[in-house]
Amino acid sequence: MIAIVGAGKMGEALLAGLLATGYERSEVLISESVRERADELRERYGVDDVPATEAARRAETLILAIKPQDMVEVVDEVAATLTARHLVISVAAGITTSVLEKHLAGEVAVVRAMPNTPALVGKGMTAVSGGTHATDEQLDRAEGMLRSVGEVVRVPERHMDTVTAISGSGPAYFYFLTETLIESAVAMGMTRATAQALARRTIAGAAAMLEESGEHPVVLRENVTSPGGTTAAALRELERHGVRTAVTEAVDAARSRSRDLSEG
Ligand SMILES: NC(=O)C1=CN([C@@H]2O[C@H](COP(=O)(O)OP(=O)(O)OC[C@H]3O[C@@H](n4cnc5c(N)ncnc54)[C@H](OP(=O)(O)O)[C@@H]3O)[C@@H](O)[C@H]2O)C=CC1
Ligand SMILES: O=C(O)[C@@H]1CCC=N1
Repeated sequence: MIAIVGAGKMGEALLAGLLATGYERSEVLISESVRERADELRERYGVDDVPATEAARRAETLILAIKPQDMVEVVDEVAATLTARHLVISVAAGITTSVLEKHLAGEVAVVRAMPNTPALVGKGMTAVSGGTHATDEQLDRAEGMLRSVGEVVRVPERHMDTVTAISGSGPAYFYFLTETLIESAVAMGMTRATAQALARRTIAGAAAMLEESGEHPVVLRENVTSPGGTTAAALRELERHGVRTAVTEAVDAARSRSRDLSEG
Protein backbone atom coordinates (compact mmCIF):
# COMPACT_ATOMS: atom_id res chain seq x y z
CA MET A 1 0.00 0.00 0.00
CA ILE A 2 1.24 3.50 -0.91
CA ALA A 3 0.05 6.61 0.95
CA ILE A 4 0.44 10.11 -0.45
CA VAL A 5 0.49 12.60 2.41
CA GLY A 6 -0.37 16.05 1.04
CA ALA A 7 -2.51 15.72 -2.06
CA GLY A 8 -1.94 19.15 -3.55
CA LYS A 9 -0.60 19.79 -7.04
CA MET A 10 2.36 17.40 -6.86
CA GLY A 11 0.54 14.81 -4.76
CA GLU A 12 -2.26 14.67 -7.31
CA ALA A 13 0.18 14.42 -10.22
CA LEU A 14 1.77 11.37 -8.57
CA LEU A 15 -1.59 9.89 -7.61
CA ALA A 16 -3.00 10.24 -11.15
CA GLY A 17 0.21 8.93 -12.69
CA LEU A 18 0.33 5.87 -10.41
CA LEU A 19 -3.33 5.02 -11.04
CA ALA A 20 -2.97 5.48 -14.80
CA THR A 21 -0.02 3.14 -14.94
CA GLY A 22 -1.37 0.07 -13.24
CA TYR A 23 -1.67 0.74 -9.51
CA GLU A 24 -5.12 -0.22 -8.17
CA ARG A 25 -7.26 2.30 -6.27
CA SER A 26 -7.19 -0.12 -3.33
CA GLU A 27 -3.36 0.11 -3.27
CA VAL A 28 -3.18 3.89 -2.88
CA LEU A 29 -4.34 6.14 -0.02
CA ILE A 30 -4.22 9.88 0.36
CA SER A 31 -3.99 12.05 3.44
CA GLU A 32 -5.00 15.63 2.73
CA SER A 33 -5.75 18.26 5.33
CA VAL A 34 -7.87 20.55 3.14
CA ARG A 35 -11.33 18.94 3.36
CA GLU A 36 -12.76 20.14 0.01
CA ARG A 37 -9.57 19.08 -1.73
CA ALA A 38 -9.70 15.60 -0.15
CA ASP A 39 -13.38 15.24 -1.17
CA GLU A 40 -12.60 16.35 -4.72
CA LEU A 41 -9.78 13.80 -5.08
CA ARG A 42 -11.74 10.98 -3.44
CA GLU A 43 -14.49 11.59 -5.96
CA ARG A 44 -12.16 11.97 -8.95
CA TYR A 45 -9.89 8.98 -8.25
CA GLY A 46 -11.89 6.75 -5.90
CA VAL A 47 -9.13 6.53 -3.29
CA ASP A 48 -9.52 6.65 0.50
CA ASP A 49 -8.48 9.75 2.44
CA VAL A 50 -7.26 9.05 5.99
CA PRO A 51 -5.36 10.95 8.71
CA ALA A 52 -1.57 10.87 8.31
CA THR A 53 -1.01 8.50 11.26
CA GLU A 54 -3.52 6.02 9.85
CA ALA A 55 -1.84 6.32 6.44
CA ALA A 56 1.47 5.47 8.12
CA ARG A 57 -0.14 2.44 9.83
CA ARG A 58 -1.75 1.08 6.66
CA ALA A 59 0.91 1.79 4.03
CA GLU A 60 4.49 0.55 3.86
CA THR A 61 5.45 3.35 1.46
CA LEU A 62 4.73 6.92 2.47
CA ILE A 63 5.15 9.65 -0.14
CA LEU A 64 5.40 12.99 1.66
CA ALA A 65 4.15 15.70 -0.71
CA ILE A 66 3.43 18.47 1.76
CA LYS A 67 5.10 21.87 1.63
CA PRO A 68 8.71 21.92 2.86
CA GLN A 69 7.60 24.30 5.64
CA ASP A 70 5.13 21.63 6.95
CA MET A 71 7.49 18.70 6.66
CA VAL A 72 8.98 18.54 10.14
CA GLU A 73 5.58 18.85 11.81
CA VAL A 74 4.12 16.01 9.72
CA VAL A 75 7.17 13.77 10.16
CA ASP A 76 7.01 14.31 13.92
CA GLU A 77 3.33 13.34 13.81
CA VAL A 78 3.90 10.02 12.02
CA ALA A 79 7.34 9.15 13.45
CA ALA A 80 6.06 6.95 16.27
CA THR A 81 4.06 4.84 13.82
CA LEU A 82 6.91 4.23 11.39
CA THR A 83 9.12 1.15 11.62
CA ALA A 84 12.00 -0.39 9.68
CA ARG A 85 9.44 -1.94 7.28
CA HIS A 86 8.48 1.52 6.04
CA LEU A 87 9.91 3.45 3.13
CA VAL A 88 9.52 7.23 3.34
CA ILE A 89 9.83 9.12 0.06
CA SER A 90 9.94 12.91 0.43
CA VAL A 91 9.39 15.03 -2.65
CA ALA A 92 9.82 18.32 -0.80
CA ALA A 93 12.19 20.91 -2.22
CA GLY A 94 15.21 21.54 -0.05
CA ILE A 95 14.50 19.09 2.77
CA THR A 96 17.53 16.83 3.16
CA THR A 97 17.46 13.16 4.10
CA SER A 98 19.49 13.99 7.21
CA VAL A 99 16.80 16.43 8.44
CA LEU A 100 14.16 13.75 7.91
CA GLU A 101 16.26 11.06 9.59
CA LYS A 102 16.79 13.30 12.61
CA HIS A 103 13.02 13.36 13.13
CA LEU A 104 12.47 9.65 12.50
CA ALA A 105 13.19 7.04 15.11
CA GLY A 106 15.49 4.09 14.44
CA GLU A 107 16.40 3.01 10.96
CA VAL A 108 13.48 4.12 8.84
CA ALA A 109 14.52 4.23 5.18
CA VAL A 110 14.29 7.64 3.58
CA VAL A 111 14.51 8.51 -0.11
CA ARG A 112 14.59 12.11 -1.29
CA ALA A 113 12.94 12.50 -4.67
CA MET A 114 12.34 15.49 -6.93
CA PRO A 115 9.60 14.77 -9.46
CA ASN A 116 7.74 17.26 -11.64
CA THR A 117 4.09 17.78 -12.51
CA PRO A 118 4.23 16.15 -15.99
CA ALA A 119 4.07 12.95 -13.90
CA LEU A 120 0.33 13.55 -14.18
CA VAL A 121 0.47 12.46 -17.83
CA GLY A 122 3.21 9.84 -17.40
CA LYS A 123 5.93 12.21 -18.69
CA GLY A 124 7.55 13.08 -15.39
CA MET A 125 11.25 13.47 -14.71
CA THR A 126 12.33 12.45 -11.23
CA ALA A 127 15.71 12.38 -9.55
CA VAL A 128 16.21 10.29 -6.40
CA SER A 129 18.86 9.90 -3.74
CA GLY A 130 18.85 7.60 -0.77
CA GLY A 131 19.35 8.45 2.89
CA THR A 132 21.64 6.64 5.30
CA HIS A 133 19.34 3.69 5.95
CA ALA A 134 17.93 3.21 2.44
CA THR A 135 19.11 -0.09 0.96
CA ASP A 136 19.64 -0.66 -2.77
CA GLU A 137 16.45 -2.72 -2.76
CA GLN A 138 14.51 0.18 -1.24
CA LEU A 139 15.99 2.68 -3.69
CA ASP A 140 15.05 0.30 -6.52
CA ARG A 141 11.52 0.12 -5.08
CA ALA A 142 11.23 3.93 -4.97
CA GLU A 143 12.64 4.20 -8.48
CA GLY A 144 10.29 1.54 -9.82
CA MET A 145 7.29 3.34 -8.38
CA LEU A 146 8.36 6.72 -9.76
CA ARG A 147 9.28 5.19 -13.13
CA SER A 148 5.61 4.40 -13.57
CA VAL A 149 5.03 8.17 -13.94
CA GLY A 150 8.05 9.00 -16.14
CA GLU A 151 11.83 8.78 -16.20
CA VAL A 152 14.01 8.43 -13.10
CA VAL A 153 17.67 9.18 -12.50
CA ARG A 154 19.70 8.54 -9.37
CA VAL A 155 21.90 11.48 -8.28
CA PRO A 156 24.14 12.21 -5.32
CA GLU A 157 22.12 14.25 -2.83
CA ARG A 158 24.43 17.27 -3.24
CA HIS A 159 22.87 17.75 -6.71
CA MET A 160 19.27 17.73 -5.51
CA ASP A 161 18.92 21.52 -5.25
CA THR A 162 20.16 21.84 -8.83
CA VAL A 163 17.70 19.14 -9.95
CA THR A 164 14.94 21.12 -8.24
CA ALA A 165 15.93 24.25 -10.17
CA ILE A 166 16.14 22.45 -13.54
CA SER A 167 13.49 19.72 -13.78
CA GLY A 168 11.42 20.33 -10.63
CA SER A 169 10.63 23.97 -11.40
CA GLY A 170 11.47 23.60 -15.11
CA PRO A 171 7.94 23.00 -16.48
CA ALA A 172 6.99 26.48 -15.18
CA TYR A 173 9.73 28.10 -17.28
CA PHE A 174 8.35 26.52 -20.46
CA TYR A 175 4.76 27.46 -19.53
CA PHE A 176 5.97 31.03 -18.97
CA LEU A 177 7.56 31.09 -22.41
CA THR A 178 4.44 29.58 -24.01
CA GLU A 179 2.23 32.13 -22.25
CA THR A 180 4.48 34.93 -23.53
CA LEU A 181 4.24 33.67 -27.12
CA ILE A 182 0.44 33.55 -26.84
CA GLU A 183 0.26 37.12 -25.52
CA SER A 184 2.60 38.35 -28.28
CA ALA A 185 0.37 36.86 -30.99
CA VAL A 186 -2.77 38.26 -29.34
CA ALA A 187 -1.12 41.70 -29.22
CA MET A 188 -0.57 41.38 -32.99
CA GLY A 189 -4.31 40.79 -33.47
CA MET A 190 -4.54 37.00 -33.65
CA THR A 191 -7.44 35.27 -31.89
CA ARG A 192 -6.56 33.75 -28.55
CA ALA A 193 -7.68 30.28 -29.66
CA THR A 194 -5.39 30.29 -32.71
CA ALA A 195 -2.50 31.79 -30.72
CA GLN A 196 -2.86 29.06 -28.08
CA ALA A 197 -2.95 26.30 -30.70
CA LEU A 198 0.18 27.65 -32.42
CA ALA A 199 2.17 28.09 -29.21
CA ARG A 200 1.12 24.79 -27.62
CA ARG A 201 1.83 22.74 -30.72
CA THR A 202 5.17 24.48 -31.24
CA ILE A 203 6.47 23.74 -27.76
CA ALA A 204 5.18 20.15 -27.97
CA GLY A 205 6.77 19.69 -31.41
CA ALA A 206 10.07 21.21 -30.29
CA ALA A 207 10.09 18.90 -27.24
CA ALA A 208 9.38 15.87 -29.44
CA MET A 209 12.27 16.84 -31.75
CA LEU A 210 14.62 17.07 -28.77
CA GLU A 211 13.54 13.64 -27.53
CA GLU A 212 13.26 11.79 -30.81
CA SER A 213 16.16 13.20 -32.83
CA GLY A 214 18.65 12.98 -29.98
CA GLU A 215 20.31 16.10 -31.45
CA HIS A 216 21.86 18.82 -29.30
CA PRO A 217 19.52 21.85 -28.97
CA VAL A 218 22.14 24.03 -30.68
CA VAL A 219 21.85 21.91 -33.86
CA LEU A 220 18.05 22.01 -33.77
CA ARG A 221 18.11 25.79 -33.29
CA GLU A 222 20.55 26.21 -36.19
CA ASN A 223 18.20 24.16 -38.40
CA VAL A 224 15.43 26.70 -37.77
CA THR A 225 17.69 29.71 -38.35
CA SER A 226 17.72 30.43 -42.08
CA PRO A 227 20.49 32.78 -43.26
CA GLY A 228 19.30 36.38 -43.17
CA GLY A 229 15.89 35.25 -41.95
CA THR A 230 13.29 35.79 -39.26
CA THR A 231 14.67 33.47 -36.56
CA ALA A 232 18.09 35.16 -36.65
CA ALA A 233 16.34 38.51 -36.16
CA ALA A 234 14.40 37.16 -33.16
CA LEU A 235 17.41 35.44 -31.56
CA ARG A 236 19.45 38.64 -31.85
CA GLU A 237 16.78 40.38 -29.74
CA LEU A 238 16.77 37.57 -27.15
CA GLU A 239 20.55 37.91 -26.81
CA ARG A 240 20.35 41.73 -26.73
CA HIS A 241 17.88 41.51 -23.82
CA GLY A 242 20.08 39.09 -21.91
CA VAL A 243 17.65 36.16 -21.92
CA ARG A 244 20.50 33.65 -21.61
CA THR A 245 21.78 35.41 -18.47
CA ALA A 246 18.23 35.80 -17.14
CA VAL A 247 17.64 32.03 -17.43
CA THR A 248 20.97 31.23 -15.77
CA GLU A 249 20.16 33.60 -12.91
CA ALA A 250 16.63 32.24 -12.58
CA VAL A 251 18.01 28.71 -12.18
CA ASP A 252 20.52 30.01 -9.65
CA ALA A 253 17.72 31.70 -7.67
CA ALA A 254 15.67 28.50 -7.66
CA ARG A 255 18.63 26.50 -6.39
CA SER A 256 19.34 29.06 -3.63
CA ARG A 257 15.69 29.01 -2.59
CA SER A 258 15.77 25.21 -2.44
CA ARG A 259 18.83 25.43 -0.15
CA ASP A 260 17.11 28.04 2.05
CA LEU A 261 14.05 25.81 2.46
CA SER A 262 16.15 23.21 4.28
CA GLU A 263 16.70 25.83 6.99
CA GLY A 264 12.94 26.12 7.62
N1 LIG B 1 4.29 21.58 -7.55
C1 LIG B 1 5.38 21.05 -8.12
O1 LIG B 1 5.58 21.16 -9.36
C2 LIG B 1 6.37 20.28 -7.31
C3 LIG B 1 6.30 20.24 -5.94
N2 LIG B 1 7.23 19.52 -5.22
C4 LIG B 1 7.13 19.47 -3.77
O2 LIG B 1 5.89 18.87 -3.46
C5 LIG B 1 5.41 19.41 -2.22
C6 LIG B 1 3.99 19.89 -2.41
O3 LIG B 1 3.99 20.94 -3.34
P1 LIG B 1 2.64 21.38 -4.05
O4 LIG B 1 1.87 20.17 -4.41
O5 LIG B 1 3.03 22.36 -5.07
O6 LIG B 1 1.92 22.13 -2.81
P2 LIG B 1 0.38 22.17 -2.42
O7 LIG B 1 0.24 23.24 -1.41
O8 LIG B 1 -0.44 22.21 -3.67
O9 LIG B 1 0.12 20.74 -1.73
C7 LIG B 1 0.34 20.40 -0.41
C8 LIG B 1 -0.97 19.95 0.20
O10 LIG B 1 -0.74 19.30 1.45
C9 LIG B 1 -1.68 19.82 2.39
N3 LIG B 1 -1.23 19.61 3.77
C10 LIG B 1 -0.58 20.48 4.62
N4 LIG B 1 -0.35 19.88 5.81
C11 LIG B 1 -0.85 18.63 5.72
C12 LIG B 1 -0.93 17.54 6.63
N5 LIG B 1 -0.46 17.64 7.88
N6 LIG B 1 -1.51 16.39 6.21
C13 LIG B 1 -2.03 16.29 4.97
N7 LIG B 1 -2.00 17.29 4.05
C14 LIG B 1 -1.41 18.44 4.43
C15 LIG B 1 -1.76 21.27 1.99
O11 LIG B 1 -2.78 21.97 2.63
P3 LIG B 1 -2.54 23.56 2.93
O12 LIG B 1 -2.66 24.24 1.60
O13 LIG B 1 -3.62 23.91 3.89
O14 LIG B 1 -1.17 23.71 3.50
C16 LIG B 1 -1.91 21.14 0.49
O15 LIG B 1 -3.22 20.84 0.08
C17 LIG B 1 6.35 20.51 -1.80
O16 LIG B 1 7.19 20.05 -0.80
C18 LIG B 1 7.14 20.82 -3.08
O17 LIG B 1 8.45 21.26 -2.79
C19 LIG B 1 8.21 18.81 -5.82
C20 LIG B 1 8.31 18.81 -7.17
C21 LIG B 1 7.46 19.58 -8.03
O1 LIG C 1 8.08 25.75 -6.53
C1 LIG C 1 8.44 24.85 -5.75
O2 LIG C 1 8.97 25.15 -4.66
C2 LIG C 1 8.21 23.42 -6.11
C3 LIG C 1 9.49 22.63 -6.10
C4 LIG C 1 9.81 22.35 -7.53
C5 LIG C 1 8.62 22.78 -8.25
N1 LIG C 1 7.74 23.30 -7.46
